[in-house]
Amino acid sequence: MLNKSIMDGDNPDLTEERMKGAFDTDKMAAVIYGSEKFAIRRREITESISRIPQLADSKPFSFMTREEKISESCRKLSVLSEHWNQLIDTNNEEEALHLYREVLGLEGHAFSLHETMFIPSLVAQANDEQQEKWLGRAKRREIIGCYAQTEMGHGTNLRALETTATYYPSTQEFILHTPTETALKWWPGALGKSSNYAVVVADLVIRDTHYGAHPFMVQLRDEKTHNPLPGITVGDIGPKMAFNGADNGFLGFNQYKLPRDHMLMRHSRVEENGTYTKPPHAKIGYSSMVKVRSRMAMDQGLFMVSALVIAVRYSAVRRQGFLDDKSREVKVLDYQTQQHRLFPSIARAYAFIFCGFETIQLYDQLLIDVKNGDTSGMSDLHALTSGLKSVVTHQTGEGIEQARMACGGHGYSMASYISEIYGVAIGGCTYEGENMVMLLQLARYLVKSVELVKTGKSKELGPMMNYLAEPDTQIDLTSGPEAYVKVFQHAARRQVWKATDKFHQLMESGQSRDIAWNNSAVELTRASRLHTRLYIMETFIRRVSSISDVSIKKVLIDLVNVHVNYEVLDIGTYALEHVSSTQLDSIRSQLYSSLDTLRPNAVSLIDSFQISDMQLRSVLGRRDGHVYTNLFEWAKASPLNQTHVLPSVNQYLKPMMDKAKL
Ligand SMILES: CCCCCCCC/C=C\CCCCCCCCCCCC(=O)SCCNC(=O)CCNC(=O)[C@H](O)C(C)(C)COP(=O)(O)OP(=O)(O)OC[C@H]1O[C@@H](n2cnc3c(N)ncnc32)[C@H](O)[C@@H]1OP(=O)(O)O
Ligand SMILES: Cc1cc2nc3c(=O)[nH]c(=O)nc-3n(C[C@H](O)[C@H](O)[C@H](O)COP(=O)(O)OP(=O)(O)OC[C@H]3O[C@@H](n4cnc5c(N)ncnc54)[C@H](O)[C@@H]3O)c2cc1C
Repeated sequence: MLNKSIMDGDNPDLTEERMKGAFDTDKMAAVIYGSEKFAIRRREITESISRIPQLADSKPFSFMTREEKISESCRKLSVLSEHWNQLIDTNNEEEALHLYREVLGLEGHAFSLHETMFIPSLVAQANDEQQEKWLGRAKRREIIGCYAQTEMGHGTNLRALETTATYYPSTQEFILHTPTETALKWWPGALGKSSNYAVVVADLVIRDTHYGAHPFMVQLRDEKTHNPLPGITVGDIGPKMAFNGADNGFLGFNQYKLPRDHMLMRHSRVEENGTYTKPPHAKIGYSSMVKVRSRMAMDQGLFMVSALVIAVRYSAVRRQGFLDDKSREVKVLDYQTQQHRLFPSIARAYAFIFCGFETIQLYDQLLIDVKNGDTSGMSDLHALTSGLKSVVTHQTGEGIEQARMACGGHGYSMASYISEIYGVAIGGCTYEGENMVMLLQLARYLVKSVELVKTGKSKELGPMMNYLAEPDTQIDLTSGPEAYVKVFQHAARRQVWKATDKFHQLMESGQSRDIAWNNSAVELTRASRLHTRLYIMETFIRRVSSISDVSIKKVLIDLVNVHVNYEVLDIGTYALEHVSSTQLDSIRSQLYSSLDTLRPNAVSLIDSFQISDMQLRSVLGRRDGHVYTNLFEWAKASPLNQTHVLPSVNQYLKPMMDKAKL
């Protein structure tokens, strides 16, 4: 059996799809998750979780109020705490994240920021003594932490953060203070009600000199009573578009005293007498953000996959309309429009995850390098992850929304759960740096790269930038996926040079650097997107080329073909400067035939991600495909259906109707 999801009693339409799969889904899972070992561990963890009934949702999540969701996730966390060591290797971040995803889903919880930013901040920013003091406690979850940087008035522009940490040599203390309402910390996940500690980012002030954003370890609540400590105002910022299982919070300080050794001092220091030592790289304090951004291609890829698992499985059991055979309605997955809606997103999801593995490894290596005093890789990774974060979040949002529409009316129901996935995923367009702003960060790097080429210093170009120095060449589209890479290289190079030239010309015409930059910004963001999409395509092709298993490689090449054809058509206006409209027509035909080729493997491709029903929380996406019976059961579970007549009917509608009858 190649598709390992086949089970007796499943919807026969799904079983039929799984029988068609031409590759082993366990082997594909090993490729997706980077190793057979981790793919097996994922399955083992999922299996072990299923044997602990208290870890299941106590009722359908979509019917819970916000308070119930928060309480439910805390209940599960307390159950988890009894099983942690049996379930996972607690030193393995990927195992921990898998466990969190499986048990707690994606709506957020008390530890949302603890693993993703609080601990990473301590790892990257705290010195050895500080790690000794706090890291173990944090890892053992004796304390709960979050990352409090954004303020009500400033998130993007970190240099304008208003919260101050003023050092007084006489007492060897910092005084943390929130000078205005707009200086309230606003947004940090799990800050409002759950965390008792936070890494707080504040403007360091010593003897009236402002040294800018620095991280501090701050206790917010009493460890015994969980009450806020004197001088601290903290609470929840209220319901959000999604992610409502998390208590994103506000935080204010009223002359709050903090011992000197609570500034995280691995890279910059304040001595007892107030002498300041600056870090080896000005932006080293931003590393927790780079860490999360380096994860985002992977995490967003998985959000998109969740929506696609739902939409593809449902499309295989949903029958509506006819093709040739008029005796039986077709699976909607057979419509070309449905395939065009879903398959390019499957390809992107695979591509994002492959990129994600690369950037996570790059961050881990950078962390080691920085600890050894080498900060030279920081700019490259900052530029790469800034662009990648922006492109993947935007395309993931598009892909999830298409997946929702691909499910018709039922896609709009919370029974599909796609709207929640969408709401959580598109938060990523904003958090960790608003997308436009981060595209402009990459653009700075691209402009500098063109300047290097222009001044004959191409040898100094960073990784992935050499193509900017190469001349345009003839493109032979019959030479395989590499030809499509060439199209992207041509398009990206042209746009990067065009945007840079515009910026330079505006400065030469007398505009200041900042104004010229702003007046070139749309062109610059376009350059960043093309450059990033080129990187994604190259990584995808490189990863697939490295695979040795024949059946896996074959289907992934089919997926690459969908990807490259779709991507080139998607940048048609840029591509037309390098390929003819006749060539674009032929790419279009190739795309349609590549959709056809992929069709028999569609269900197996998404099954290979091995995302459990528990995590999916979707009636439409159930592994067994029994959608309709369960849709009815789900609706019956609605709190509105627990009584025949609602109190509001008796209170308002009935008297109103009765009055109308008089
Ligand atoms: C996401 C993880 C999820 C984990 C999944 C777990 C699975 C569980 C499943 C489901 C759970 C649900 C998932 C949801 C999880 C939600 C988590 C939410 C987490 C969100 C946390 C936050 O948002 S924290 C706050 C983030 N804030 C920002 O990102 C702010 C953005 N702004 C900035 O970063 C900076 O202000 C700026 C970079 C835009 C500008 O900085 P600055 O003004 O100081 O610099 P300049 O623009 O002048 O540039 C000068 C120079 O510096 C270079 N530079 C800037 N930054 C860096 C850097 N980091 N590294 C290296 N170099 C840098 C810049 O390029 C310039 O260089 P030049 O050479 O001069 O050009
Ligand atoms: C779900 C979620 C979770 C979050 N979790 C945390 C957390 O745990 N900790 C934390 O500290 N923060 C957190 N945040 C806050 C988040 O990091 C910020 O909201 C984000 O960095 C964007 O900043 P902003 O809100 O100031 O947006 P703004 O900068 O105000 O953006 C508004 C608009 O202005 C534009 N803009 C701003 N500056 C520029 C510029 N220089 N050039 C061009 N355009 C510009 C933007 O592109 C955007 O269109 C979270 C946010 C969300 C939504």
